[in-house]
Amino acid sequence: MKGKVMVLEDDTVLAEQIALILKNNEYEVQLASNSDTFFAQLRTFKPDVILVDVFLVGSRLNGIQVLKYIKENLDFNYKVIVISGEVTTEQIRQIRELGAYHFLEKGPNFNIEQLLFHIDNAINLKRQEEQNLDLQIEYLNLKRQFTQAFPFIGESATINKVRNQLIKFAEADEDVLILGENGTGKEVAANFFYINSRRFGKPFHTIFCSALNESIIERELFGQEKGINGLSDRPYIGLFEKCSEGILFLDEITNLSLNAQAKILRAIENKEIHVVGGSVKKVNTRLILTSNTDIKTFSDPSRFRKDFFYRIEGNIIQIPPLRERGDDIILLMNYFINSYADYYHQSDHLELNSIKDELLTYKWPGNVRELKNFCKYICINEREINNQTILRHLHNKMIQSINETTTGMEKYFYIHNLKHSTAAFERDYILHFLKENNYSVSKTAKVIGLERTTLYKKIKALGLNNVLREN
Ligand SMILES: Nc1ncnc2c1ncn2[C@@H]1O[C@H](COP(=O)(O)OP(=O)(O)OP(=O)(O)O)[C@@H](O)[C@H]1O
Repeated sequence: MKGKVMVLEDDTVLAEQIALILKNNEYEVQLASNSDTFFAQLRTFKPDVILVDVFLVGSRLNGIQVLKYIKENLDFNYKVIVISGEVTTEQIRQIRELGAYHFLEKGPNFNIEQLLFHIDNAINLKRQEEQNLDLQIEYLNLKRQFTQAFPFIGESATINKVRNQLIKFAEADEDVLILGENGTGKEVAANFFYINSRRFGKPFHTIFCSALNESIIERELFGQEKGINGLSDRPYIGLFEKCSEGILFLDEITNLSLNAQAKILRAIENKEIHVVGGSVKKVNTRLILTSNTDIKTFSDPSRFRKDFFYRIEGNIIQIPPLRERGDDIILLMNYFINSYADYYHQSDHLELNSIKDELLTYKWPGNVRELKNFCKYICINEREINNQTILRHLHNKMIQSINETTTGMEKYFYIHNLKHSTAAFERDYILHFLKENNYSVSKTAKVIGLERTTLYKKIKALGLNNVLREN
């Protein structure tokens, strides 16, 4: 069956003739002689094409009114072909404006071949439109899934600027270099670039440059013909070819040797690769490069090729560290805690704004990754999450980090909060005497003049239970 055709025609003899020819040409046909029976059958029959006469004797609506109703009220993709003998120029204009697929005159020039030709084309067009719509829906679903899997949280001015730059370069189909400290979200940014590029849906591969040593680099990037170096009876497809039309993400580009950088530069400049042991192939591969080093590294010719840098220097995106993103810390924390809390247990509604200053006192050297792991740790270790529990863990984190870098009284001055600073001192003090007394709570309590239960409560509040458990 080629498709379904519904015929609205008051001349029943003509209608039967058309139906016979259509059936002989493998169409399924439904006839109606007036608008009421037509609409009564339309929804169940679901035609691909509707043939409609303009003048319909004994019908409530004429053909043009039927066409108007279909276009204005029904969202199904019907293709309407209007056939009529006596129409005015004004009616033809109306038929066109109402979006009929075609108008055919019944006059002496009317022939059935012509009708079949237009029905065939209308059905092909409809199928194509449906296919395109399916592809569009599939594409949008993929985009939604990808965006959910790699959320890019943040509304601060600096992050919005990064987002705009990424969109601009992605839309312009440019190679980019993304710089930022560890854990700032360079991979998140790379995924955002991909989602917003016209290459979305095409291959996207990530390679950690430190994993590419000199002996395998050419094969991995550019591929190898079969039988070369006594290897394999099949050609090896390199990443540049795999990602042709798509994106190759080279993570930590400065870990590549200058020699390897030269080969990559050649590949993007000439848009071709030299497969090991053989042919030259054309490729159209977009590159996202990242590095956690300072921009200065790129002007050091012993780390990065100058010619490569000149090629990319206009397309550098700097991801700011978390400590420079202001309120984003609240958005990120809410997001992480909610997603982990969903996973482990229910949490109360968090009002993180009231502890924002304290959250920002800590510098988060590990950036978003550190914040994410911090949230996960709290969600795993706390039954109930509220600002107090968060502050307690933050506080321990601050003390730990200060202990790692500072000695003497000075370290307490880093905490600009008397309560926290006192707690830091208490923690060090209790730890010192616990150690001296072999981690016995009773002995330590005696030595420092506290009730055993009071000391126990303090140990818990200061998050020192782990120390007891481990010793
Ligand atoms: N803006 C953000 N929104 C949501 N999650 C983020 C964001 N930025 C980073 N993350 C999360 O933080 C973690 C670290 O991010 P990512 O791996 O992108 O950082 P990176 O800069 O590439 O790190 P590295 O330098 O170590 O390679 C990931 O789990 C990521 O999902």
